[in-house]
Amino acid sequence: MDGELPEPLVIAGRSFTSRLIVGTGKYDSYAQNAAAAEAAGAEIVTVAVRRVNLTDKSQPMLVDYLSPERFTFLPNTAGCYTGEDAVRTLRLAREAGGWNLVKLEVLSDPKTLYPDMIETLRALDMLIADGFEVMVYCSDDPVMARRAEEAGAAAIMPLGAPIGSGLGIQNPVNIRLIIEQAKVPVLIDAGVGTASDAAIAMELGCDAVLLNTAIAEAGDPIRMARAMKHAVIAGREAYLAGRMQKRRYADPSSPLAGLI
Ligand SMILES: CC(=O)[C@@H](O)[C@H](O)COP(=O)(O)O
Repeated sequence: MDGELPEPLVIAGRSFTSRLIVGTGKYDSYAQNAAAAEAAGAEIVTVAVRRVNLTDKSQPMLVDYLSPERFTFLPNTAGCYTGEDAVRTLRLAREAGGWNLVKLEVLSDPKTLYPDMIETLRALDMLIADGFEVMVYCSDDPVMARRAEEAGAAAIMPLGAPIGSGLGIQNPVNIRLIIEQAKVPVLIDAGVGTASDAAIAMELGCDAVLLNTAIAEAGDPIRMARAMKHAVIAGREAYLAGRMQKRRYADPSSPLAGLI
């Protein structure tokens, strides 16, 4: 069972085997990006439609390296700071590629790239009314996550830490609260720095992990992509297996009962 999990990840009625979504930014080349996405075993790749070349055939194009037949493209609104901007960007993406399943992120400021949840929820309403299926990048606030779900989000994606920070999961207590209440998939999106962060997200009960920088900026991106794939699988398996109870004191590994 290499790279395969027993039960699929279902988002907006679509089934996926892999629980790791990877990005398409910050790589040295599209070729390296494609090799990393393969090594990660990813089936979904996020695409910053404002930054990635999807239409200019005179320049290298993402689709020449990452085939839309092999990967589900998840257009995102990276770089958008207002609801209107985000909605416009995703409408253009839908016109260009027919993509209806999208990632909404509306940012508050360039220093933190923290989600502006008021603008996010406003944009979400507009997108749902327009027939989009929306995966929502959100703060790790259970109230905001619930609002996004109530508004019709197809998945809730709280940040583990600021985008590109690699700080790991900063607020596991809130992430667990978000998971407990959610009826749609919960994905950690942003802030993963290394494989153990991805495993922790999955052990908390997240349905999947979305990351970019940890692979793209690793010394060896392909090897890190492989590590992330295994970490997500290991974390999911550990979550499903059920963690042992922690004890304050030692408990011998070889039981003493029946000893002569
Ligand atoms: C790729 C993408 O959608 C990013 O906006 C995402 O939030 C990833 O963040 P990291 O680069 O911190 O993994």
